[in-house]
This record gives sequence, structure tokens and C-alpha cells, in this order.
Amino acid sequence: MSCSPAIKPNSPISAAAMDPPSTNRVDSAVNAAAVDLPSILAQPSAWTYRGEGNANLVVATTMEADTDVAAMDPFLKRLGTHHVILRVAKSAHAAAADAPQAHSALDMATFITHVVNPLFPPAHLPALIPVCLPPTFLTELRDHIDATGARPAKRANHAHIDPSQPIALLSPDYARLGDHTLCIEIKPKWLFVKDSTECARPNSPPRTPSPVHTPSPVRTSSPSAGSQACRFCMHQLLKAAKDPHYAPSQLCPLDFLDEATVPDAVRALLATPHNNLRVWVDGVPVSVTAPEWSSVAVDTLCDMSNGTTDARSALTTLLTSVLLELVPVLRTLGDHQQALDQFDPVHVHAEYLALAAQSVDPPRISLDEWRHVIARYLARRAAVEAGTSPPAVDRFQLLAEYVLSMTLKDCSMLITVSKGDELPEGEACKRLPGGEGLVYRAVLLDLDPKALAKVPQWFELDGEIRAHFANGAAAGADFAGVKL
Ligand SMILES: O=P(O)(O)O[C@@H]1[C@@H](OP(=O)(O)O)[C@H](OP(=O)(O)O)[C@H](O)[C@H](OP(=O)(O)O)[C@H]1OP(=O)(O)O
Ligand SMILES: Nc1ncnc2c1ncn2[C@@H]1O[C@H](COP(=O)(O)OP(=O)(O)OP(=O)(O)O)[C@@H](O)[C@H]1O
Repeated sequence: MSCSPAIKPNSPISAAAMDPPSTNRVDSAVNAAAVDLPSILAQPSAWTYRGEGNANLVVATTMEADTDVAAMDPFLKRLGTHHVILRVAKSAHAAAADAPQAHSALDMATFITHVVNPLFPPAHLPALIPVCLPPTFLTELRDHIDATGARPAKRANHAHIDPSQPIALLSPDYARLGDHTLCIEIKPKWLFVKDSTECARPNSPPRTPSPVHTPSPVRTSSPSAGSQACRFCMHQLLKAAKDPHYAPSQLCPLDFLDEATVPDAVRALLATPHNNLRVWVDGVPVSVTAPEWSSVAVDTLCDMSNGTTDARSALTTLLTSVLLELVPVLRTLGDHQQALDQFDPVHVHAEYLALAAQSVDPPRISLDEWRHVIARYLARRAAVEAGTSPPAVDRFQLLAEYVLSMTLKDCSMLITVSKGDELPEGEACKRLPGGEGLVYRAVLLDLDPKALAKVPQWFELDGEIRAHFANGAAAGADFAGVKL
């Protein structure tokens, strides 16, 4: 793709110098404010480990059934549930050169509220409440969680809860819904192919047509040298080349975007889950590739699927039903990823170097700047839809949009399915078609802004992924059984 002639080489970099936003969608709201962690939640031993990424660790707790959540601080009323999580920052990440710039929980909540929320339907957005923690809370929580041994070694050896962060994020526990809950977390990654609509799917075995659905026409069936592949599929090839023990994911994320190919995505996720699929039943993790599942998982899954005795096919059916419902929101996610990433990587990198050369410190994007960026992005989309000429994209806007696209390419979706005839009050739940008495909810997570200073790292990785794919294709490499 060519670079836009609309880019001005000496574009201003400060928000104050930017064009005024042509929408007030994000300006009308106020910055997030932190409230004190309610005393009922201030006992570290009441929290259990839930999960973590590179930057944050998440703990969960359930308040006593007779706790009057609605009578708590007005902010906490928004939680509307007794099942809550606390998301606390980890220290090694805070110190890393590429740590997210808006590290404080307050900034993250502000970013998500003002920059991410306008992009998606409210039903799929998390409620986040920044909370001030009591002085010794984090040290005690760190010791308590480390003592349980629940953290995976890969994470525990790397970083710990950062006791110097006075604010954390309190949120509903989106893994809990009703008494018996199937919770599925998917990490869909890149939902578009740059410069193409097709993916050669070089990472997956030759597809066998589903008995129910025929393969989608958007997918090529016989890739050839020079054919396009999506970034996820290409990255799998590189990962496998670097690590002979790595079994490439069979997933092509584009399969999430078409009802006809959702069953293919489900099959691939269950065969090679990696970090693209995680499953919990009633809060207990299920390793989908393990030969045996716990009796709780088997009973709950079978119970949810009208008493079938095969828990694996029950999970397949439930996962397929719910992902079919989520095609529209995943398309929205993919649309934004693509619209925010419209320039050639070489050009993005060059613009970054030009911006970085203007200051001794690594360039950053302030929250105020983010507000202008999202307003200008929305104005551009509105202009395109209205058929009017969109405003020019200057250097700073280009780079910030790219960072936002990278953020959206690494988010997760937490999906919960529960039995229940009644839709839980105040929850963004819907009935699951085809599933008798089942409701579901899907929330986007991990939407913190990536750091602008990561652009060179992304550029390098992108180049490596593409070069590996192109060289393999040119040499007629046999990728996972598919001759290119
Ligand atoms: O670069 P990618 O596509 O491999 O994505 C990284 C993820 O690897 P994945 O390939 O999904 O296993 C990676 O996931 P894991 O930690 O490997 O589970 C992180 O999400 C990383 O983001 P950050 O550095 O924590 O902000 C992700 O980095 P960026 O999204 O900043 O590139
Ligand atoms: N509100 C929530 N309800 C239930 N589980 C949650 C919630 N928020 C986070 N989690 C769980 O905790 C895990 C880690 O959280 P999160 O992805 O925010 O960490 P992170 O360090 O920011 O990740 P990354 O390294 O990918 O940026 C998630 O993958 C999810 O399983």
C-alpha cells in the first residue's frame, strides 16, 4: 500500500496545536476518579489468583451473599455483582523500556473510557473502577498470592505485584455468571489481511469441509507462491521455525468473521489453544487438550447441552453457538484494527523515527492527545461514510492510530455462558439461540494502550515475519502440509 500524500512532514506533535476535534463524543465525559477500596474487600487473604499477562495480575473474590452492594459507595453500585476482580500492576513490566506509558490504573481507566469505549457497543465493554488501596495491601496480597503457588512459573519467575502502585482497577468478575458458568477467553489477534481479503492459511492442515457449512469463498483453497497470508498465520510459521517444539496454531483468525467458517475456528482453537483459547468451568481452568477433564467440568458442560454425555462435543457446540453470535462485534474489532492501520510499515517506522528525532525522550501520547486522536479518527470515519472528504492524517495521528490498532490486535474477549431462564438484571446478557435456557455475555478485556516507543520493535518483528513467509514461499517450502 502506498503512503498517503496527505501526510505533512512537519506536522505538529502537541495536542494543543492539533485541529479541534469535530466531535464532542469523548470530550463530554470527565476523567476517571479513584475511590477507596471498600473495607469489605481490603483483606488480602480473601482474594484468589485468577490470571495475569505481562503487565498486570488479576485476583478475584466473592462477597458474602448478604452484602448489600447497592448500598456501598455510589461508584461501586455500578459493579452490580458480588463477584469482583482486582487488577494490579506488576513491577518488572513497569520498569521495562516498552512498558505501557499510561501505567497508572487511573490513566488506563480514562483511556479505555474515552478512547476505546466509543468504538464498541456498550454491552461488550468492561466496567472499571479505579480504587485507592490501603498502604500495606499490595505487599500482603503479593505474599499471599505467591504463597499459593497458583502463578505459572513463566510469569512468577519474571515479575511480581508492584507494591508501589497505590491505585488498582476493580471490575466485575466477568468469568462468573449465575451458579454454573462456562467461561471462555479468546484472543482473536489480527482480524484482517493487509492489502487483501484472503488468507492462504499456511499454518493449518488442509481443511476438510464441515458437514454443516461449506468453506467460505473469502478463503483461498490452494495457496501458491506469492499468495497473501494473514499476520497471525504467518507469525505461526515463524514461531515454529524458531522453536522446533512449537505446534503452530491451526487457527486463522479470519474464520471468526464469517458464520460459515466459525466451526473451523472452533475446531482449530480446541486442537491448538495456545493463548488464543482459555476455558474455565465454574471458575476452574479446563485444559482442553488434556485427555481427562474434571467431573465438575464434564457434568456442567453436559448439563448445559441438554444432557449430552460427551463433554467435548458439548463444549464444541457451546463455543460454536456463542461465537456465531459474536461475529458482528468481532467484525467491528477487525474493521477498527484495519482502519487504524492503513499505512505501509516502512512508512510508519519512518514517521516514528522522524518524531523520535525531535526529542531526547521516547515519544509518548498523553491522555489529552488520545482524546483528540479518537475524535479525529471518528470524524474521518463519519466523513467516509457520508461520502465527504476525510480530514488529512498528520504524522502524530498516523502513529497514534497505529498504536491503537496494535492495542486492539492484542485484546481478549471474555465470554460467559450460564444456565438460566431469567436474564440477570443489570448485566449485558443475551439469550443464546439454540441453547435452551442459556444466557451469555461477552466483554472485551486488556485494552490498555500500548507504548508508542514499541513501534521499532513491531517494525522489526513484522519484517521478520514477512521475510520468513516470503522466503519460504519463494523456496517452495512445505508449511504444515501445504505446499506453497
Ligand atoms: O507481538 P505479538 O503478536 O506476538 O503479541 C504479543 C503477545 O504474544 P502472542 O503472539 O499473542 O503470543 C504477548 O502474549 P503472551 O504474553 O505471549 O501471552 C503479549 O500480549 C504482548 O503484549 P505486551 O508486550 O504484554 O503488551 C504482545 O505484543 P504486542 O501486541 O505488543 O506486539
Ligand atoms: N474483569 C475480569 N473478569 C474476569 N477475568 C478477568 C478480568 N480482567 C482480567 N481477567 C483475567 O485476567 C487475565 C489477565 O488480565 P489482563 O489481560 O488484563 O493482563 P495484562 O497483563 O494486561 O495482559 P497482557 O500482557 O496481554 O497485556 C485475563 O487474561 C483474564 O483471564
